[in-house]
Amino acid sequence: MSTTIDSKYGSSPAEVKHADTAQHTSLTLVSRYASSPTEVKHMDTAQLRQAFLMEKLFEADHIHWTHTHYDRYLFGGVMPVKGPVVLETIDLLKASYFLERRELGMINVGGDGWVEVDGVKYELAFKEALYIGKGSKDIVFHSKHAQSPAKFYLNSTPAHHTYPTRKVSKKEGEVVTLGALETSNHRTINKLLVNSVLETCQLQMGMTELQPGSVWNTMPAHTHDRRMEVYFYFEVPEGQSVCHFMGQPHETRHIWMQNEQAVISPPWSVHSGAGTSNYTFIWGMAGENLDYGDMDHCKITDLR
Ligand SMILES: O=C(O)C(=O)C[C@H](O)C(=O)CO
Ligand SMILES: [Zn+2]
Repeated sequence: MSTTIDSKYGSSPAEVKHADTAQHTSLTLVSRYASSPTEVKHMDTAQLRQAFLMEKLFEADHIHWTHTHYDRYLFGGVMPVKGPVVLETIDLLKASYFLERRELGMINVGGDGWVEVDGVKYELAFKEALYIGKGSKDIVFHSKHAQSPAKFYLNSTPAHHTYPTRKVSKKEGEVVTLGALETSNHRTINKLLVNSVLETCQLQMGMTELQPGSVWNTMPAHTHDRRMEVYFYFEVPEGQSVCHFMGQPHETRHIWMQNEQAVISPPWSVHSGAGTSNYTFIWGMAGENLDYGDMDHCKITDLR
């Protein structure tokens, strides 16, 4: 076993103590406390990045997890290279197996791979999603080719009920096209693991693809006090970046993000970005309801 605990800003070493000798999977677990708008107002760039940004999600044969204190959302990444990687429980959960009281969603952002769920094989190609219901015990991640490994971006939330495990490809999702090239926000929203497609307890995940020439996501911006959200940016071309906006609509901050990085959005915060090129991102949410459209929109000219 190799477990690394990051106890930087937002965590206390005692809280993340993790000494489960039964584990075999190499993993990193970081905790991020919930921050209030008042606290965030006083953060400098480094503090803001430390509290909300996750810079590294993929490392060969290793699982990177972040546990946020917003709705106990867990997000991370796994990239099997030398061999399969087993999803083992983490001490933090106080559960005998990972999905004892949780559900799990994932989208593959790498090469072809598959996930074994209690002996059943689910093949996942690039941009395909898988939902795994509460109670599944043995979960193993595989890549088809070590030279182009699968990269499973993972999101997990507490769950009270078991809903069926199901793979969802882009064509099985609900597709919505929004924005226009004239306003630099022409994009395709692929709702994959959402309640119009399948049943979940509280997890919702999907993927938004910006059209060439468009750079703005989620503009007009919104908040949803009933749900938190995590954005994971990918397909950001070499040498390009995405500037992610967060904060209350009248008190915004920005975080510069690189390819394959994730950012936490508190329920009280806008979450929107502008890239120096087009790009794709995965959104994942949890909280009070499963209504994707339950958003409080902000007037563009009211943003500060
Ligand atoms: O580009 C967008 O607009 C989005 O993708 C919005 C996200 O899906 C979202 O924030 C859902 O609450
Ligand atoms: Zn949102």
